[in-house]
Amino acid sequence: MIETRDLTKKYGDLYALERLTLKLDRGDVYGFIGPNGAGKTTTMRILATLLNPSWGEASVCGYSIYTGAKDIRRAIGYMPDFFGVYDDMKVVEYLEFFAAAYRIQGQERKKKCEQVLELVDLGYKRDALVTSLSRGMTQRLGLARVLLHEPQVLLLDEPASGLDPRARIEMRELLKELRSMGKTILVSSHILPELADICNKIGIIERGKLLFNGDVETAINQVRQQRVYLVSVGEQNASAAKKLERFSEVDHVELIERETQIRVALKNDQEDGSFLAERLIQEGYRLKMLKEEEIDLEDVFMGITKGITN
Ligand SMILES: Nc1ncnc2c1ncn2[C@@H]1O[C@H](COP(=O)(O)OP(=O)(O)OP(=O)(O)O)[C@@H](O)[C@H]1O
Repeated sequence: MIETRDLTKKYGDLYALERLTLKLDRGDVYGFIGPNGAGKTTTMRILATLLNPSWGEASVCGYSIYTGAKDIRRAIGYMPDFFGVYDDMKVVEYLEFFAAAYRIQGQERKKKCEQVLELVDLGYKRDALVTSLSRGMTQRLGLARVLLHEPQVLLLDEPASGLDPRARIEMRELLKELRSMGKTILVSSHILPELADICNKIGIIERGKLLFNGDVETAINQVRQQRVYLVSVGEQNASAAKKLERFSEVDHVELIERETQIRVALKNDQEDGSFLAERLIQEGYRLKMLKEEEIDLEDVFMGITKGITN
């Protein structure tokens, strides 16, 4: 559905995008993650045929960005990170205006506008002025606008930026709904946790270069050098911690949460900590808890990027 090869954009000496190669199949939801200035908007604008690359290949829905711009524009819905809304226009008029631009006529136009309004949960605001909407509502209206012509592919540039926590959750739910409709979605964000549970693939980009391309699980494993487990044997945690320190597979041990848990980091070559249960029981302890410590997705992001922006 979307394919790029060695896609590059230079501004003078600066590589806004350097040899980007990625592929999205039908139904993929690809999280494009990177700090400010990483090249996300540049990529989206090239794919939307609004910006020419310096070199490299890209195609959307089988059409080349060089020869099939018209077809691409018909096939995609592109929501930029910033878009203007017009003064003195009601929500429904705003959508009708764009529906007309997409040449959706007569009754079909009315029907389509109502449909997308319902989808983004703005039906109750249909007669409100667009300028009176909150940021979250404006973003949802922006999304409604790019859904009018029923595109198969959506390019969404930071749809949740500037939203409060509730509006972020609403936006995430909306993206899940679009995913279940089978849309192919490229969605950017500078926050990994925000996208982790809705995307089946992610790309981490920094200074124009794709540093990681794969699924969330693989990203976590790439960053996690050590497996860490949380263990409890109740009252006897202190003595168990001392025993654990002597296991050859264990790198280091720490008593945490006022000694109610033991944090056990395994040596780098150890993939699985389930042996801890068996061994502690053999040592005569009654095991109350054993679980792998969850890795913070922010840490994954920080681990893959170096925190340098252009
Ligand atoms: N028209 C331009 N002229 C010169 N440099 C530009 C131009 N447009 C973008 N850049 C530079 O290209 C780099 C990538 O910018 P881009 O907007 O793609 O980043 P981004 O990942 O979308 O960041 P943000 O999250 O801030 O939108 C930045 O260093 C930016 O300053």
